[in-house]
Amino acid sequence: ATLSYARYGKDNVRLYKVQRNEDGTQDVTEMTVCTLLEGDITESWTKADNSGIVATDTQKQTVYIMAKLHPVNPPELFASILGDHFLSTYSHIHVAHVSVTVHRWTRMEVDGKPHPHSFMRDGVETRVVEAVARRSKGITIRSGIKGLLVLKSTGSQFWGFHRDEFTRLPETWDRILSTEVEAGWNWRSFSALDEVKKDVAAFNKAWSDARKITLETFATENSPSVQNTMYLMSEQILAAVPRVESVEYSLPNKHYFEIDLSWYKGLKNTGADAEVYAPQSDPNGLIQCTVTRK
Ligand SMILES: O=c1[nH]c(=O)c2nn[nH]c2[nH]1
Repeated sequence: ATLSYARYGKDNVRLYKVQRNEDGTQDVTEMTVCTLLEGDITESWTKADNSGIVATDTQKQTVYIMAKLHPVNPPELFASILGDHFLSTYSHIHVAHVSVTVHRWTRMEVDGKPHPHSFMRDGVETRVVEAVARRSKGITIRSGIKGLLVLKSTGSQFWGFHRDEFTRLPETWDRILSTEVEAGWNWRSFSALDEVKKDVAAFNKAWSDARKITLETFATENSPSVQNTMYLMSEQILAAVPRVESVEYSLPNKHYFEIDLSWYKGLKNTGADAEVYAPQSDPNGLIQCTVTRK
């Protein structure tokens, strides 16, 4: 038998880091990290030879040490530092996959002023990064947003789609649109950690641009379909971030069904009279795309 795929590491390594600033304010970062290594370690699978294994616990300890010794923000930099560390420390490791999920701690406002050290979890939305460091091949980075729940009560249409004997869905020029945004953008690969450090300012700008573009396009577009709206978002992100080579979206269409209440004294609650709807947990539409530069 042949080992055709082999990588191992520690998943769900959670860490929190506080930054105590000169002006008395404090900043916090909470993230979940996964490291997965590849290299000349197939004999730990095939021959029970553990001599080449950098234990997953060692990988976990390394994450904590690197978080103490280096910046954890932007997450793209921290993930690249970790990936670079594993390759430069272990000559028999040739690929390091590092994913980082940053959880939201948004600074509280108290009496109209940002509070120096109090934060709130305003949503399950996360900022995500996947970095892959390959020996003498540089570092590829994919950044993204996950779990950003949005809804609009109108300004969404869906008509003109193919109809045949299997089609029941009525056309609509006014519907609820709700989705949970999963967006990603792939950076042109970095030759080494130094190049990531040089471009470090681009990462936070890209994330805030992508988030703003997503929210504002979702809100302002009178969407003819999920497909078209996500394409418009992607085009704008490519225009805003020169170093990004492609943008990906995966958007579930979380349906809200009208409820016919006419059985109750002829109560009108469908079409233009619809006010009470049944949110559907499943099934959901799922619309995905990757958009690259011309
Ligand atoms: O925006 C939409 N795209 C679709 O492909 C689809 N199919 N059913 N409803 C839909 N809404």
